[in-house]
Amino acid sequence: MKKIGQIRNIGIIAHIDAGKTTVTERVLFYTGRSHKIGEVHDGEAVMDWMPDEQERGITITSAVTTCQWDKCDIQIIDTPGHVDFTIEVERSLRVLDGAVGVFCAVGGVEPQSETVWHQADDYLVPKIAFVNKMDRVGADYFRTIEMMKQRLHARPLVLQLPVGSEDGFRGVIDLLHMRQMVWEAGGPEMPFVTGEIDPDLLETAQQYREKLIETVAETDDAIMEAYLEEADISVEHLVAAIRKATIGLQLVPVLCGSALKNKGIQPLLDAVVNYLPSPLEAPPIQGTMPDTGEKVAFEAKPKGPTVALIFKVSMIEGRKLSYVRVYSGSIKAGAEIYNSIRQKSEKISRILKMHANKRERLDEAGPGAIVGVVGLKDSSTGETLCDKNNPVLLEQMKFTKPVISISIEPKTHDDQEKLPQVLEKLMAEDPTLHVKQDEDTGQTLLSGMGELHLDVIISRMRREYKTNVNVGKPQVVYRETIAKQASGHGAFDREVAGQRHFAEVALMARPLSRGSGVSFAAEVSEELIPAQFIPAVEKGAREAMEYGELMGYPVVDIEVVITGGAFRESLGSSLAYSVAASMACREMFAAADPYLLEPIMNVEVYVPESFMGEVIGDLNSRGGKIESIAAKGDNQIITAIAPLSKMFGYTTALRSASQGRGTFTMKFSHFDRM
Ligand SMILES: Nc1nc2c(ncn2[C@@H]2O[C@H](COP(=O)(O)OP(=O)(O)OP(=O)(O)O)[C@@H](O)[C@H]2O)c(=O)[nH]1
Repeated sequence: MKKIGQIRNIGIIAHIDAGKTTVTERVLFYTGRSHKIGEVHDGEAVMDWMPDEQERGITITSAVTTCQWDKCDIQIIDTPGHVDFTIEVERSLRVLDGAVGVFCAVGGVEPQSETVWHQADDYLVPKIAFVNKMDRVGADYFRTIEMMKQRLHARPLVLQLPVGSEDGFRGVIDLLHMRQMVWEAGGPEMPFVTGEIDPDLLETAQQYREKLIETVAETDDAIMEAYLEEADISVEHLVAAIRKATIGLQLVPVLCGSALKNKGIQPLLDAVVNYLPSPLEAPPIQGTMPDTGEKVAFEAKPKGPTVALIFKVSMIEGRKLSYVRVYSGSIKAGAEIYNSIRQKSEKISRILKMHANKRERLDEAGPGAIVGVVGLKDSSTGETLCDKNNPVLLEQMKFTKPVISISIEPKTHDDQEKLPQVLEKLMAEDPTLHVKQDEDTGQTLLSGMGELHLDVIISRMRREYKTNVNVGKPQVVYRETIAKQASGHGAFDREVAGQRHFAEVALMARPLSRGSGVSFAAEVSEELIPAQFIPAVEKGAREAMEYGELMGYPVVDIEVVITGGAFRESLGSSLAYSVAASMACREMFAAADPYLLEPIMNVEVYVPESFMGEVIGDLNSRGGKIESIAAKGDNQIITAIAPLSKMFGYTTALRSASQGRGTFTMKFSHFDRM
């Protein structure tokens, strides 16, 4: 096993098309793992190995890949840039210790990288930035750095200056060592030459080095002292201080290059090793003891108790592969491991170190390792693995509820037979995919995070599972809520399996403000409903709330209070209280003036000035409200909110309204009355 201090678990976060896949490809090349560079536009990149990803040229799943650089194991967790797949981003952020933000030097900080960057901030992930595509017309390094300050509220630390620009971009000035690195034109195997800084760039380089030291000094007393005394500060000392400030979330080191032209990748790898934390420097993982509820923190200790998290499940060739991050202790092939959520032990049959689509078998994996595990039959995403005699629960992952659904119908009898199993497998991999039978039509409804998300699911059914379905139009998943306070009553008195069950429940509902969800309170005496049955009442009511009376959508923004009921000795049961509560819920809901809520989306459109009028007109006709318009380079950014129901097919509409020049992002904002 690698020493823990020599592991770097990183994610690459970027806007679609910023060049994440190309950067990763080059990283794999220079670290010696792949000897042929697959270009994304040829559809053969090593990381994007699902057929769908190759066809669409986007990265969907977060494959983990290990490579070596400067005695370190760098484990790259690939994170997608598209907002429909935020679940993939969230789960990657849970397990990585540091991130590389890749920006396009022309587009700068685009809205999606902003979203993911802020998500990474929430998880306290230290970051470095790589300004890519310096070879493109319109590339502007300093504008991108300015945008990092404004849009990301980051404190960039400029470590490099570009040498040459656009077509003439040749390399970088390394401000720490005050040297110039120039890559020869040609393939990735072409060497780079380190030498003196061009005389005409020297003065600027000196100014930027001064700024660099000033910025680092503000985070480090010893450097500040040396700086004020105008003493020499060694490069090692600076590197150590930058490392500390980066890990402490004070600074974001910035580098630049052109992945496509094979320039700037080696210094980026050095920066990953030098400035991003090892698992030892990452904050200790927090867990809860299931018995006592006591909070505990675990450090990355090989001999400590075993604590690991399953952050992703993939079905590969029909077999279940669980991606696991080990935080403390170790997991061993052939040994049992305890799942503290399911309260059962499972056997690990194999541990695999992953390289995109190749694997290497390991006997054991210790703190900081991110590996594939074969053999866990029942465990799934978000669950904790630990020692049976030392159980612990790590924080559960939060999955967003779906806002869009489609109906599907198997095409042939054969497809019909396969469908339930296929759906089960897809759901095992993807907790944001929901499947439900429409009681009225008998159709199967798939719901998810957006049109693209469901498109990908359908095409995976076809390709990977050879199952074909007819697909209905996308539908909005609404919510239901109530306008006024109301009460309801339910009684259950029946014989079930030779045993009489009795319960009565009275409930009251009050409307809550938007975004509150469902909350519960019990204001009932022990004589009317004994405390032991309160959980059954809550369960029955919560189940009833999943299907509102209006159109069967989940009920939200409501407080349910248990106000009364009845109990008969020896006849009361959880079953009876659940059913009575569900009946009471229906009566109460019908009396409370229910109405529908629809999902409202945040939309950001990037479009050249000349198409603004048309794009705004189109947004208005979709019920969109324009919130702001701002100029960015040659583009305008239009920010709007609009109901999801009117935004279907917007990709095509925007393309025709902007002659293909516009791009947009859309994410869920809130629910509002229809
Ligand atoms: N000119 C230029 N083009 C680049 C550079 N890096 C990447 N590209 C191109 O930009 C496009 C997008 O690159 P990708 O690597 O697929 O971007 P990505 O961020 O992985 O995109 P997703 O997988 O969709 O998230 C491709 O056509 C690349 O060839 C670069 O340094 N310079």
